[in-house]
Amino acid sequence: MNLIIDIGNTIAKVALFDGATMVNVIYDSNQSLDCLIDICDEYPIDYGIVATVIDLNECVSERLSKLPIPVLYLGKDTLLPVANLYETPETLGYDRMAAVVAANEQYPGRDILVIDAGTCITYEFIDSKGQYHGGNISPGLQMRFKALHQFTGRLPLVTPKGRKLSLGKDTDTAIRAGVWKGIEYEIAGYITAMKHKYPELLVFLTGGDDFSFDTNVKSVIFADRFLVLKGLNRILNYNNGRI
Ligand SMILES: Nc1ncnc2c1ncn2[C@@H]1O[C@H](COP(=O)(O)OP(=O)(O)O)[C@@H](O)[C@H]1O
Ligand SMILES: CC(C)(COP(=O)(O)O)[C@@H](O)C(=O)NCCC(=O)O
Ligand SMILES: [K+]
Repeated sequence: MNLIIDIGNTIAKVALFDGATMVNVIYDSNQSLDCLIDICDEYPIDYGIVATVIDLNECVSERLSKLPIPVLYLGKDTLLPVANLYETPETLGYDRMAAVVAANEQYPGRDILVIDAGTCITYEFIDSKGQYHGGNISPGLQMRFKALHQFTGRLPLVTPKGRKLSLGKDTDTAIRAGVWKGIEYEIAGYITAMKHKYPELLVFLTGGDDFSFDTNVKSVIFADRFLVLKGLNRILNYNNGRI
């Protein structure tokens, strides 16, 4: 079995794969990764892979180093099943690469836009030849609410859940609508612009924040919460024997 560890800015995701099948997923603190303590006693794990977008603290580093299996740390020197055209592979967040690797596995030979809505929202493009071109980084859902509160004198910290209007009628609904509509129009805008250039474009939506919009582009979107974990599993299998 493969142990897959995706350490994000908000939360760590730990998954177990038997071949291509995900048999379990655990959401854990990115500051402690407590679930690693017993995981190798619970599952017959052969190999592991770690992708992180944060610097690991001592506790997490020690837990990872104690794993009794070979562990691949995903980075610029890792062999990938797709071509990486990012100009600074040493600064790339490899959760971004993992997401396109999974989308490309499901639809090889297609042009694909992957939207990953986590701490940040990232927009990634992989073409029909399996070349990752890079993509864009924008603020995530929670970050937008926090920013409006933190960088103003009078705006409260509003939560995503609550009364949703298309035009705000008070401060709370104005902020909530502003954030939700901003993301909705942003996503719709990317899809429209990219479909212009790549008419056969497929769109994947992943990440912790599920968006269910009533947009006319909804029908072309594949929602897959575990795209990054699946991509990491593919990368680990691709590197088997090289760890
Ligand atoms: N169990 C959960 N724990 C934390 N965040 C969650 C959970 N379920 C959904 N979320 C939402 O998912 C977001 C984190 O998404 P994720 O893609 O895991 O982020 P990252 O990879 O940046 O850590 C949070 O901002 C939150 O809104
Ligand atoms: C863009 C990100 C912050 C997204 O992180 P996430 O929202 O998944 O926690 C992360 O992939 C990152 O730190 N990237 C480094 C910069 C780059 O990819 O070029
Ligand atoms: K993200």
